[in-house]
Amino acid sequence: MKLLLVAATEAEIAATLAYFNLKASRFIETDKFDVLITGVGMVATAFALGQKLHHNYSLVLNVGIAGSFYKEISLGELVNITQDTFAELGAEDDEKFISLPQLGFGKNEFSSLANTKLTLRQVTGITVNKVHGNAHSIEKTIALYHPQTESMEGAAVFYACAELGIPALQVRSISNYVETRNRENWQIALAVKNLNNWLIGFLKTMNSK
Ligand SMILES: O=C(O)c1cccc(C(=O)CC[C@H]2O[C@@H](n3cnc4c(=O)[nH]cnc43)[C@H](O)[C@@H]2O)c1
Repeated sequence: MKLLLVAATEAEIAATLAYFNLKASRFIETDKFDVLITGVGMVATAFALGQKLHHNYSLVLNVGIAGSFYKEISLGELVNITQDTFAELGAEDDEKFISLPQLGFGKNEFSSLANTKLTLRQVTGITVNKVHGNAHSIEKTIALYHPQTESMEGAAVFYACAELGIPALQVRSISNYVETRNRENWQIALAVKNLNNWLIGFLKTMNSK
């Protein structure tokens, strides 16, 4: 039984691929783990997992960078996102928002299902198509979901894994705060470096078992 490592972009895990001498490609197979680069966003992620996820995987590890709603979490800190919500699925009712469950169309939040112990801060996240960058919409989202982090793929990974009953972990490194857009404040290089340092250690430990 193998681990499937899932990332949206090759850039986020390039250092890990280099460490294990793996040539970048959308899907890489090795003895101990496979790697799937999905592309950014929920649709690309769901499509890629629809093609490659199957029951030979005992664990899926989704990694990447993410935004944080909490200034208490430092830029570059790694977090273990244990629950993730499709935040935009629903309907507008003038100024109000009716979520998917409120509409009667089922769940909008999905959990990791994994019992792997990680020594990282555990948080809950939301997954969006449109990265927040407006104070008013950020305020509304906080009031609705009280999220700690935001990504563009996490809930799609948890959803696909829940459909097949496969445990999933989502580890992300905080590259920015969710705030009025200011791209100059983003610390992508630091976040990616810290993510890869952790990921290499995790995969080495797993390989030695
Ligand atoms: O320039 C931008 O506005 C921009 C917005 C989102 C992501 C990027 C990227 O370059 C990386 C893609 C990757 O990043 C994740 N991510 C990072 N921070 C956030 C966020 O605050 N909200 C949502 N997603 C975020 C996301 O999962 C993408 O896969 C550039």
